Amino acid sequence: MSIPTPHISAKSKDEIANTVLMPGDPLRAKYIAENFLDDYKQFTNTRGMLGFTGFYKGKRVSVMGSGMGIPSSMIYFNELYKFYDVETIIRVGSAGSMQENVKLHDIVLATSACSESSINDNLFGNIHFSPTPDFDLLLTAYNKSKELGYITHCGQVHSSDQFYSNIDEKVFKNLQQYDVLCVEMESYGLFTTARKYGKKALAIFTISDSLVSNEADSAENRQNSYTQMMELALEVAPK
Ligand SMILES: O=P(O)(O)O[C@H]1O[C@H](CO)[C@@H](O)[C@H]1O
Ligand SMILES: O=c1cc[nH]c(=O)[nH]1
Repeated sequence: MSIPTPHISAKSKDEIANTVLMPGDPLRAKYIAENFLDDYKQFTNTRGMLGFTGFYKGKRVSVMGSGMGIPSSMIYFNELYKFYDVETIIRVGSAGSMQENVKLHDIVLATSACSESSINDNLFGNIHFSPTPDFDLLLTAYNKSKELGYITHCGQVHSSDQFYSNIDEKVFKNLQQYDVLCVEMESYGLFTTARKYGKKALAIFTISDSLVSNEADSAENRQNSYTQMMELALEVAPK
């Protein structure tokens, strides 16, 4: 395969920075470019999955949507790492809290992801691989988030295959008891893909829903308001 790839229209590797921030929502990517980056240029809009490269405090960084769910997002993770030589992907996502103490708009840093996804079944036989982010990047993000004064939780996240999940009540209670912090839909695929290519990944979340209190943020807020998470990702993005 050569570039441009089937799903990213950048004609040269140079159009994309070494680190790419990736929300599921391409319009959140556009919001980040418009509000945080200087001199940004759009490098792709294939299938409406917008991607931009610009400068944050002089540091070159890209931001691009990943779409929702492991199958969609893994197309972009694979193409960015493998064909565009991207070194680091930082997911900047929304997530649904599964714990009483993880409140709306809190920051969560994933230390690992569990999933019902079968993407790794043929890779590891009967061993249940636990995909994890880059530890140095995680530690840097944790320290930075604390320094910025953000309410920050670190722990395992559930990368669900379904937003409208029919999860069994007992399974949900077990996940809660074993301290899974929140549910989202892509990190299991991101961490796995990063390890495949020997690259770096991190996932930062803003809590947009609570499965405990049944709160849910508006679509407008999910697209345009999770600025603590955006700033944190940009601050720790490697050059
Ligand atoms: O806000 P984003 O990054 O899209 O993340 C979460 O939101 C989407 C569902 O609404 C899924 O992609 C889930 O992982
Ligand atoms: O996957 C997700 C994302 C946000 N909120 C949820 O409840 N689930």
